Amino acid sequence: MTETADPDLIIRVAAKGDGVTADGRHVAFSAPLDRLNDEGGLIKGPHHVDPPCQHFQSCGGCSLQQLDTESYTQFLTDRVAYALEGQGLLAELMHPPRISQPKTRIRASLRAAKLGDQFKLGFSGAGSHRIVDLKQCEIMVPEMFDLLAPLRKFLKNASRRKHDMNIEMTLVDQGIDLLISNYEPEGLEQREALSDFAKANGLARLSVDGGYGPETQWEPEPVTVTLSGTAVNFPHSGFLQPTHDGQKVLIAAMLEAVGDAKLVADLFAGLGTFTFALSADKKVYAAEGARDAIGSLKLAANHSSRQIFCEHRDLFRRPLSVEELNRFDAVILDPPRAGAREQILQLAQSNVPKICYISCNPASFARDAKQLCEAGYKLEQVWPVGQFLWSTHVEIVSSFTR
Ligand SMILES: C[S@@+](CC[C@H](N)C(=O)[O-])C[C@H]1O[C@@H](n2cnc3c(N)ncnc32)[C@H](O)[C@@H]1O
Repeated sequence: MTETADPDLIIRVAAKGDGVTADGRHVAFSAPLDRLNDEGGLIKGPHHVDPPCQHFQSCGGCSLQQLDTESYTQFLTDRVAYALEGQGLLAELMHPPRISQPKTRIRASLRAAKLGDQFKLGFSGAGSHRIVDLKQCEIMVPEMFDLLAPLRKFLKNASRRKHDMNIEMTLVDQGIDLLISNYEPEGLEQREALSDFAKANGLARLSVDGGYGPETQWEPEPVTVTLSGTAVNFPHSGFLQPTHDGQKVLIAAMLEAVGDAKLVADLFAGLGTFTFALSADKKVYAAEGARDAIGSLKLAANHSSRQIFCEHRDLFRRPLSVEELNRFDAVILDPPRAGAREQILQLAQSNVPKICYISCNPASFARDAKQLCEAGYKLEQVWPVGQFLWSTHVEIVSSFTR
């Protein structure tokens, strides 16, 4: 984007998604090279496109649909580069971001509630607790969106509750896995109605959680997700990468970072997205803090002929020690948003030759990367990945060597 002295010109998009004028004013829903007129109105520039969704600006699901591909790509690059710069770091090679296509998101968390005569089902509103009753969605896979109309009708009749229900939808091997929380069917009739709804809509599984944990109401065959050819049992609320195309990009970058390492640790392994993507000639140690996830990974590993050793381990409280780490040729870690401060302190003192750090938070990633670089690791490559299209979120795959 061209720098200019014009104070009213939007010159960049800040981390939280607002456009910023040359003189530092923040303008929501603007694009680079838009301009403010004398009344403070927005004159659209060449990077401002018509948002494809009717709920744009009211729905909290996407906030950057006004950006064209060039400026959204630049925004994701800047998110990662500025976070690294803030810690005094520069990657040897920063790849251009790979961005998921519309209508490819395979998991979504929605809310539903009865408000007077109305029943609403959708995402939370932008910056509010309001529910946006979704009539259109440009990010979910069509199978998931198509379920919203029958689900709305069903819940409207089934629920007498005033407060919100939370709906988790995930596309698994058998179809859609649906979990309705804050909802408890009353009596046999309502339970039968749930099963009838699940059957009529071809659901893979339907579960409810009235406050005591998920209770499966319908699951004609065990629900699985296939990760690099291995079917893994999918626990309620299990973690999955949000798009198949994004997952492929993350895996390709991870494989490049790990290279020919023979003994590999996969930390924060979840259900094994990266474990099962590693070639069968490698020995893999997978550690994960969620008991049901590591249980599924272990079962699937046992059924395969792979050399995979699994451990249920809290890596914040009990990170792998330097001695444990030094056995590995490469370490993959993919922690939650908070990052992996405790594990990084141990890695920084280790002599593991290759580290592949996958992150969903540029700030905690840059903080942890600084620790590694100060201890002598070199930040070789960074691959930004935009799996949450039109949002401010960006994922990062990175490779460090020593
Ligand atoms: C971003 S997910 C990555 C999962 C997996 N690598 C994947 O791509 O599907 C982060 C994982 O860290 C796990 N986790 C969170 N806190 C943890 C902790 N203290 N110790 C170990 N694992 C933890 C979560 O359960 C989750 O599976």
